Amino acid sequence: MGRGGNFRKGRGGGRGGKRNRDDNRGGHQPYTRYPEVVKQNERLEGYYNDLLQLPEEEREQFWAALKRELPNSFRFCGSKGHALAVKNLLQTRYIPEITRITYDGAVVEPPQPVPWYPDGLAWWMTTPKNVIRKFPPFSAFQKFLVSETSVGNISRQEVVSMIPPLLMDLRPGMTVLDMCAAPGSKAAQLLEMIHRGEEARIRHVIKQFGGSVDEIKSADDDAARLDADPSDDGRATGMLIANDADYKRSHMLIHQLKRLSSPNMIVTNHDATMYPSLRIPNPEDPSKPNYLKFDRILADVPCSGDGTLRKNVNLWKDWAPAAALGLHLTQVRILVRALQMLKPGGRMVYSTCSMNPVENESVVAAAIERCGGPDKIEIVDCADQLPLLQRKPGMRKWKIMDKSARVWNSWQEVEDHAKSTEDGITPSRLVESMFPRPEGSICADLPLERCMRVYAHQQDTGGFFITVLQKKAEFKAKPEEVRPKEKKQAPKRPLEEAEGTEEAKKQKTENDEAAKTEDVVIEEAPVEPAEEAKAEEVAPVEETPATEEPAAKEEATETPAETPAETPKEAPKEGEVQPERKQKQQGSYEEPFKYLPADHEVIKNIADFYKISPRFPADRYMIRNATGEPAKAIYYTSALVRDILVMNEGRGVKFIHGGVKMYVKQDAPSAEVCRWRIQSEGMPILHGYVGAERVVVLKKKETLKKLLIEMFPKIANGEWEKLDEIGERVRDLALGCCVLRVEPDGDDEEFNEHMALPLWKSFQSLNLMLPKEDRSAMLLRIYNDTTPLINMGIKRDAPKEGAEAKKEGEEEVKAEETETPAEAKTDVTVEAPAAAEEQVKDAEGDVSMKEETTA
Ligand SMILES: C[S@@+](CC[C@H](N)C(=O)[O-])C[C@H]1O[C@@H](n2cnc3c(N)ncnc32)[C@H](O)[C@@H]1O
Repeated sequence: MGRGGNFRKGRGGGRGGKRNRDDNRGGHQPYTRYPEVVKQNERLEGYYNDLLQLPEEEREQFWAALKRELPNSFRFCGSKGHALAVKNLLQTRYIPEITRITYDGAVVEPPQPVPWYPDGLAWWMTTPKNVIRKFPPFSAFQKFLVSETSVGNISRQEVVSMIPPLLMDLRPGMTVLDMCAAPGSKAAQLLEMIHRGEEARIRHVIKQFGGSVDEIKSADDDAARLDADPSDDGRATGMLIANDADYKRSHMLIHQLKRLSSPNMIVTNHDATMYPSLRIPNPEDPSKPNYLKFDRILADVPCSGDGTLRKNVNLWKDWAPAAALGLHLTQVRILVRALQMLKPGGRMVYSTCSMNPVENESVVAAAIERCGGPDKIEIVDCADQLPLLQRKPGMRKWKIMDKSARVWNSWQEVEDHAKSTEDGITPSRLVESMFPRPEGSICADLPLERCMRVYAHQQDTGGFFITVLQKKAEFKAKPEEVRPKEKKQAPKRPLEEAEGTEEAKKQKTENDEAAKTEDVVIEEAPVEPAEEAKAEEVAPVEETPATEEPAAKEEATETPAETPAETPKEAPKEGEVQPERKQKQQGSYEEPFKYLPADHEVIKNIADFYKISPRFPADRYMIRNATGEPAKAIYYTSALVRDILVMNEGRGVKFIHGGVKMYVKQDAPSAEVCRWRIQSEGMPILHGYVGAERVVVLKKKETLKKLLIEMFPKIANGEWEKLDEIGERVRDLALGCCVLRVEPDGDDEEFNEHMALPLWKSFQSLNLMLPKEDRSAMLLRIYNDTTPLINMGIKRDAPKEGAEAKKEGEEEVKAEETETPAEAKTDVTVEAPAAAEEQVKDAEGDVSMKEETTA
């Protein structure tokens, strides 16, 4: 079972607890400084003691856990086989090393698998992060963590945050929406699930049609069977739309998700309460679009975040009841909108990192009520899911603490109080939907105990709330209840505001059409919350600076109560998008997504050069510029992503990311050489379809090592012989980009990963077109080697081949920046141009041989 009591007893106090913080730290003091925050808050403690009614001993454990620092946790990600291979390294290489370390007079406890996470792919450890970072004996482990995180094989994610995706029963082929997705740790889990088994399926199909790839045995047997997602030759057909209302945070999301190189993903930037309906093709009548409904939705909503007290220690001083009260209405609106967009039979998860029922059970009950009650929406019983996850049932009765810390038992009590006052006004911020449903209402007997509450003391985690909902049938959502005072302030509906404009007229016609043709019933417009509530919806707790670069090296930060999106106005009707507003944030201009015709000259030229099989779809190539002509990069998307980007163009939908960069333009040494080289992100998708003429197969571990360490190894003047098994093949290969297909010969169990990497052949040398961090991560992972990379192009070329090296340097890869400014910021810089540049400089005599380090 979990790490709760046992290990801590054994260790006499455990990590991060009071003992660790206050005890004499001997020689290691510099590694363990903690901010002095007084971990007390009378109202917080009073409210939860009263609400949870835990037995005394458990109550003490509850508060003690909330006062301790949280364990570090991480998850192995990517395809399951790959994730298991990286996990294996942790177990065989690093854990034995860690168990030899002593710290603070005790043997360090090594990372342990999270007991309830499938396949042992999530881990946690009690050693504080700053000790791992700075205490020298941990350095190899720290390098492993950093390097695998930077290339996307490890995700530093809080343990409780891993729960929601696991309860979604997500299968390949499904369409999924993550409504409040930034910084993206859960979205990454969802995307991995969409791609489960894909690589094995594709290889199987290619093999059937006589392709030259080796089949692989997938760890994911069910998903790897072709019938798991058969309709596109085994390619994943599902889709994730990851959305966040905050523009800057949505770029964190892009950064996080881009590492998964998925053509099946779109990032949008909308207020989830008004998420637009998206058009999709209607095979029966192409002139009338259908509207997308999702198989799965995650609403991991903004919340007051008191479940994160262990991580966000300032909450101890900042906690106030108004934060949760101020978010209730937004949360209900997000959940109602989610349920509207779900397919009948579809499933969704509502989650928060708050323990407050006003953000949890009351939101679930209020949304179900607005959506027609338990006949339409079922709370799914998950008792048999994740059996090793300890949890408490959701509450059926609860009390609400108002802004002034007065606690109310029922709405009736609030109304009675209002009647007894002179002005008859209810205490600010309280609304009926916050309270348990009264006897006789359709939701009075909702099985709210099926909601799941996870408390810090149960398995040494953060606090979390999760509910799984299933939509049983379409419904017409009831309008939000409006108090008379607010009715007067109800804003004009967005379409009225824009009335008279061409766009508004067009949209109105379209909405009317959509309403006629769709059997989906449309929600009435909710109204704005009271002005006062709006003002106070702003988070009372510190927010992570939105400009901060996210999760590549550090755990992605989930901030509680992030800046609420623009105040919700109205959920859109089917077919409706809010009238396009001027983008508020600077730099938020997005380049359009334009698809290239399959018979475009560039696409034909690429297909011809790489001898791409006609089985690979040529009608999903996209570029990001208004001219519609490929200039720098060509992206690839799945068919559904293409349909959505194309059919919703010009409708004001804020798409901000989609597609995997597949080809990048560069200068080429001769007219016969294709100017579009394959980008490493695109390789896993494309390589199986590339003709044997442009493939080099590598089987030996040592040959790959040479290519990883040496940048620009020479091949001219007989030096190709030094490239062992691939020497002759590269000697005979025509110039330009090709696929290096790594198909291990099976002699070495540590070298069994199949890969496809872009390789560039020029007159003089060869080069793997990989970012430096990828090279270094592979060297560490496969060879446990931290040898600095060596640029072979520098020293040896300089004296005798100056002019030629300069030319080659110019011809070598000039990696393009991505086309959108936002992407350019986070994109991995391909290492070759720098090397090429150095070649040039070296040839001119202004730099000497320089070794790159892997630090
Ligand atoms: C709890 S965080 C989500 C964490 C995320 N699911 C993850 O796993 O990394 C809530 C997110 O909701 C976003 N948000 C706040 N109000 C929103 C709204 N009205 N619509 C959509 N997103 C919103 C915030 O910007 C924040 O990124």
